Amino acid sequence: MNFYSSKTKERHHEKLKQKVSIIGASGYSGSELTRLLSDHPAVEILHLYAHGQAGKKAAEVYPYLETDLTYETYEGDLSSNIYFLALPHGEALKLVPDLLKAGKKVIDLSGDFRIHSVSVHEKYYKNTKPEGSTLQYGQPELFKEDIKKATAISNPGCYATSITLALAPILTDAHLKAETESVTVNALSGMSGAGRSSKTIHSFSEMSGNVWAYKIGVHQHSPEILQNFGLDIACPPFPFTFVPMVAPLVRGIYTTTTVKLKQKLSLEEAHARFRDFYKNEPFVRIKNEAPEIRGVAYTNYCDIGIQYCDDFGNIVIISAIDNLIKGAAGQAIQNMNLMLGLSEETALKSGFFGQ
Ligand SMILES: NC(=O)C1=CN([C@@H]2O[C@H](COP(=O)(O)OP(=O)(O)OC[C@H]3O[C@@H](n4cnc5c(N)ncnc54)[C@H](OP(=O)(O)O)[C@@H]3O)[C@@H](O)[C@H]2O)C=CC1
Ligand SMILES: CC(=O)N[C@@H](CCC(=O)OP(=O)(O)O)C(=O)O
Repeated sequence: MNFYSSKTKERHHEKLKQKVSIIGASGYSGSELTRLLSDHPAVEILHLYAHGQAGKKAAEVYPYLETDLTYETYEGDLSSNIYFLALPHGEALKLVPDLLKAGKKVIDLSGDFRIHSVSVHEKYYKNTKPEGSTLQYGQPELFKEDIKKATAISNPGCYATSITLALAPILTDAHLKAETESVTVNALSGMSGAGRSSKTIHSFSEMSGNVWAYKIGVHQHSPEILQNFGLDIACPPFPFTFVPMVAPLVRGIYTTTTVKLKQKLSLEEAHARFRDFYKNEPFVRIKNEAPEIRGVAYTNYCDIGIQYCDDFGNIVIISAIDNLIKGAAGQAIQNMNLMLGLSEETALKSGFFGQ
């Protein structure tokens, strides 16, 4: 027998929902968090915080958002259970300690809490931070059990996600890691990777028909990627060369990772290894063909294709993600789902644009 009217049930469910706020909600990652969390069955968004755009309605800035909320200035409110931070580097460091002291769950999308070594962080991010300021790193495919137990997460960088997932089936294997002679990565990023406030990168005349490489050898995701495999950028056991490039796409990261091993691995062996490694991962798809940006845009998937193995021990792995979803907001929600004991797929497998 049904003891509850559907209205009472609805109110009961509303009460059980996690109260969530987004700080930095008016940026590209923040707007994707808003869009995806608006459809999340276990979440109610209480506040959207912005900086320059405070005072505007979210749906005026991003007309596709289905929310009546107005962007506010964050002044220390603690009424939510969960805080997502999608702020420029350095800003989360100022807010996270107080949120944690108040017992809040935190998911930070910036680089502030990713790197364990303070000196490495300061070298690559060009800002200072106190010793010990790292949070559980939120790459679900590598650290799922730790994420489930965590109260605060440092969400991975976008390139770092794509490259870490391309390398994991090789570098988490002690034997293959010891056999690795070099890793060389070329990666194209869509322009939204630079954030909404970037001026040059969003100028049509600068970007149209153009591609450029930048931060070669000094990109902040290099130490993050090596750290994911227990390697220190100050003394890597093999050369790691990373060439990021920006391309005239709005969204997407497209990465080719070449691993040179001392031994030869056949294409069949490589495919079997990758398929086995990711067999229980809902958001990594191993493809027979080279992946494409349009296959992952607006989704939380990382598509991976192992395209070439030669007699010299080279393996070419191609991976593609949407930088704003698997590279930012989607992965952050995947982490929240794990922290809350929900299915990690909740709100991430439907409702996407263009699908
Ligand atoms: N874009 C991407 O693909 C990815 C980004 N990230 C990281 O996520 C974070 C957010 O990036 P993204 O969304 O691209 O950035 P955006 O530049 O698009 O947005 C930045 C947000 O922070 C707010 N903001 C800007 N300056 C300040 C300030 N001084 N104090 C408080 N709030 C401020 C902005 O508010 P307003 O607009 O109202 O001024 C906006 O809401 C960054 O740390 C980035 O590195 C991580 C992975 C991928
Ligand atoms: C195109 C572009 O400029 N991309 C940004 C990556 C942004 C990101 O995801 O990484 P962080 O969170 O570490 O900033 C860059 O290369 O710095």
